[in-house]
Amino acid sequence: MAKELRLPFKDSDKEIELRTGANIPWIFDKEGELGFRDREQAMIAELCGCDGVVLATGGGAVMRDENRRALHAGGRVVYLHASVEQQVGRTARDRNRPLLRTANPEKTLRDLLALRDPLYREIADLVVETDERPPRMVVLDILERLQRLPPR
Ligand SMILES: Nc1ncnc2c1ncn2[C@@H]1O[C@H](COP(=O)(O)OP(=O)(O)OP(=O)(O)O)[C@@H](O)[C@H]1O
Ligand SMILES: O=C(O)C1=C[C@@H](O)[C@@H](O)[C@H](O)C1
Repeated sequence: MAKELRLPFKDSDKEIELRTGANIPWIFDKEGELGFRDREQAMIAELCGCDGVVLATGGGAVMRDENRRALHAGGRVVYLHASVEQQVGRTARDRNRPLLRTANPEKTLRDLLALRDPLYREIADLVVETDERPPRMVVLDILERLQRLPPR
């Protein structure tokens, strides 16, 4: 998306890691999820204040009202939907997701999606299906649909 739009790309997880000099599992270990969420909220507030960037947030950012408000006010919001089945496949070999270190990651993903899906939809200007669609196709779909959105 960012390449197509010739805009800088920021990922809030990566920015938190750069700023703290620690990776996300380490932050969860030392400060707990609450510590990570506070860092995430501060980073999202900062990044939402930037003009002309494509921002990817961590999947849990939407749980805080302050983040939802900052994202909605900061620009267009695109919800990249993926089914639980796809999420299981995409995260299976990812060791960097502390919330998925559970006995049943599929159930965890299902429970998280049930909580989060309505919140993603609450702030999304666009909901885009990503199951069985390569990133390139998802990007073209988003670009086309962004152009057709009425001004806010
Ligand atoms: N449309 C897609 N089709 C197939 N695989 C995909 C697609 N989009 C992303 N993936 C893969 O899914 C995995 C997770 O994607 P990514 O790291 O971008 O997640 P994320 O959106 O940053 O997650 P989070 O929001 O929780 O940080 C990666 O291996 C990525 O290549
Ligand atoms: O879904 C989540 O809650 C998370 C997703 C990742 O992007 C990281 O922000 C962190 O692992 C938490």
